[in-house]
Amino acid sequence: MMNIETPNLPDAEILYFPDFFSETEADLYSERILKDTAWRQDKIKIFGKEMLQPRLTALFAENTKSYTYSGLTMHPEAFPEVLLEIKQAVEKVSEVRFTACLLNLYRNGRDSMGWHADDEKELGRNPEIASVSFGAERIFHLKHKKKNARFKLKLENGSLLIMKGSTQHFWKHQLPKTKMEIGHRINLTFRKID
Ligand SMILES: O=C(O)CCC(=O)C(=O)O
Ligand SMILES: [Fe+2]
Repeated sequence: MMNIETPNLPDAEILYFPDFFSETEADLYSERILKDTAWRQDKIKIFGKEMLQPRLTALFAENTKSYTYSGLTMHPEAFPEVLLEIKQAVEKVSEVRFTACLLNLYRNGRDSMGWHADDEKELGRNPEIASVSFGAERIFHLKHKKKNARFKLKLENGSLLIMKGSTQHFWKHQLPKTKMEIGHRINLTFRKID
């Protein structure tokens, strides 16, 4: 039986599968994705100042529709075999079929992602987002937009985190920097983009 944790948070629906993939599977996937992906580092504007994103990314999708987030428009490439394999495994526990996957590569503890909600209108109302983690463990933070509620979750190698229901409407999340000397982490977020 697969382990599953369901943190009981107000206005959120979150499922966490700590060992969705075995360590062996996770290490193999991680290596393949790391070397076969054309990673890019885009510029973003923060308070009018141009900066490089503090991580590398890549976007894959079933169609060629562009995807805009944080003022950055990305044009997807076709899904490679390895991502289709992972997508299929994830869709056995998700309620939706995903059309796109955003990859994030956090090279070390200095790479990060700031507070945001995945609430772009292309994702529709109450989007389901499935997030797979490979490599170094990082702490994922959630905070309620209106209530005084916060939650932290360690995202382990081979784990799957599903956020659905009203989660994006009521909560923000981030992946903060850490001072720990750690290696890279690859994150895959599967989305349904209309
Ligand atoms: O790296 C993570 O776990 C978070 C990624 C994320 O929030 C996103 O891609 O929208
Ligand atoms: Fe996100």
